[in-house]
Amino acid sequence: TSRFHVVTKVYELAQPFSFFLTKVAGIADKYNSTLALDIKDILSADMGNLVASCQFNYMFDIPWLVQQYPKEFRSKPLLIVHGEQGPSKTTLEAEAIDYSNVRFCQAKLEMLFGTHHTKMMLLQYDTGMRVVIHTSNLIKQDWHQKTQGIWISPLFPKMAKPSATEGDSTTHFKRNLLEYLSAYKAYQLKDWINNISEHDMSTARVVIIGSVPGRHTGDQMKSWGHMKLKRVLQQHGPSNGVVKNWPVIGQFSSIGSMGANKEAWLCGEWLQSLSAATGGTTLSSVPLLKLVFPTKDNVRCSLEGFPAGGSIPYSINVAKKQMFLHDFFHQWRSEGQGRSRAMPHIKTYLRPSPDNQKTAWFLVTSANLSKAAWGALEKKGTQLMIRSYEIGVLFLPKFFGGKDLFDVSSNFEMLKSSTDVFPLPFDLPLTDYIKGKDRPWMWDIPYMDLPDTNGNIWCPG
Ligand SMILES: O=C(O)c1cnc2c(C(=O)O)cccc2c1O
Repeated sequence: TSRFHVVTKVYELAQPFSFFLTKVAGIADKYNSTLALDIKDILSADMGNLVASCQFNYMFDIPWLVQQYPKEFRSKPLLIVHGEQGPSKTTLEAEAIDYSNVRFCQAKLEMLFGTHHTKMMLLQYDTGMRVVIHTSNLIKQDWHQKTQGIWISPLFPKMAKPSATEGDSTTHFKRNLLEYLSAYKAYQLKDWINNISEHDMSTARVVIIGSVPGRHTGDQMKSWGHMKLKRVLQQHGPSNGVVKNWPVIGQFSSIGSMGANKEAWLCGEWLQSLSAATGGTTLSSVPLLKLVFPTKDNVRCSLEGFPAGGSIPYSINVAKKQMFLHDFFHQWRSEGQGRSRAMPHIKTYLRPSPDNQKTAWFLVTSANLSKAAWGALEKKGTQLMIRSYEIGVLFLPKFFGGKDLFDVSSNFEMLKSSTDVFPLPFDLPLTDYIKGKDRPWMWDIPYMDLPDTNGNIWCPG
């Protein structure tokens, strides 16, 4: 067992945040070293001697997934938590016909247009368990040439006696994880819920920000979505005096319908939560909002070419109703991490300093820019309506050595040499869209004027 202790140490040494990007095929090796992981690294025996696992996700290729486990783990119990219904559920279950160790749990989706976006691994070893929260579907292409994010927990040891309240961290990680899993009300998750209560998760330093479908009222309203993030930032975030002139950055790979103007939800509701701080926010200063979303040419010139856009499902029918949104957009650029051509499927949100050297917090999550994911207030702000399952982890300086701010950089050389600089997935300052030239990527219109990396054009439909 000394072997994986060493490896665990290496991961934790790489950086205290345990925040990694996925390896990208076709870029220089140096960009795929200690700060990047492949799914095989996560499932490796170096991380622990697997006994059972549970995979929450949106898209699955079961035969491919089983192959990503070391062969000695491929017949261990594997529970798949998905949101498929009817025929697509039957198809998914048929994929596992040859794997008697694979079981399924269908997450209930009672809100129209809701999806099961959550991407999480529960990994039970003989000596404890790990939780992995990430942004990749369980299909080969999501781990090949995209920019994706991964948080890996420390190894959580088993406790002498089970307890749902003991063995928690200052960030209430265990309680929040149990609340999230209980919200499924799924009998197939009972054993995993019991399992988690048997583990000591006091070393977890991130805060869980989850979404579950429903119309949440009372205390529940602040347990999910943007209202959870708001409450956490008000309690444990930066002081308003420090951040009041700092921008909020949102970076995502899909966009929902925002309504008629920015006041409807984006700035009137969502930004109010993301700009929350301790010491109350002065109403007058609506903070600067900057959004990162790939241009058509970012996609065209990417490693995958136009097909990368198959995972960036922004529809022209949604885009044309919200041209106001595109004024906030900036290009995808990640020169420091060698990933300018690895299109983002990662979703991240942060509050960087104007000089781009610091951030007050950082969130990596499955949640795109949509009301379905983050929630929309209803009934004069007395209930939060959420359609989808989402989960993410929030990094707050307070829980990483009691600091006020994180130093940040996307520069690989800088990150390699210093352990407590937060590794950004993209470059700051952001890169504007070129006026009169750049358009946001939209996946359901043709592009036939210029060839992509592979010499192809794009003709959807
Ligand atoms: O990772 C995800 O949760 C996710 C969800 N949805 C889609 C869609 C769609 O919803 O049509 C199209 C293409 C890719 C994705 C995707 O990657």
